[in-house]
Amino acid sequence: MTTTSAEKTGARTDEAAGLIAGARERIDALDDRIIGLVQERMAVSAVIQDARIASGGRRVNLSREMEVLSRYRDALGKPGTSLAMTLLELCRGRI
Ligand SMILES: O=C(O)C(=O)C[C@]1(C(=O)O)C=C[C@@H](O)C=C1
Repeated sequence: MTTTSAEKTGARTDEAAGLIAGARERIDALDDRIIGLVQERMAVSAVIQDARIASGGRRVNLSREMEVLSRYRDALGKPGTSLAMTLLELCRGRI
């Protein structure tokens, strides 16, 4: 097995190194899609916030944020809540 494969993947066999390299390509592709979806979410969220502010309302709507947090917690457990909080911060800034 080449030193480079071992260093890059942490694997101890060529078979494992090949599997890891392939799976990492899939993860990179998934991460690209996730980042794209987050950016799309930010744009849609901005449309909502701008409309609410233009109508005289506030940027933040806490009852809706509770629904978003619950959805992520129900699907992903406690770390889902943290993920949703990070998404909300990306979408409406810090409060
Ligand atoms: O759904 C809304 O009313 C939004 O403004 C979108 C959004 C979100 O990104 O999910 C952003 C800010 C609000 O505090 C609540 C939710």
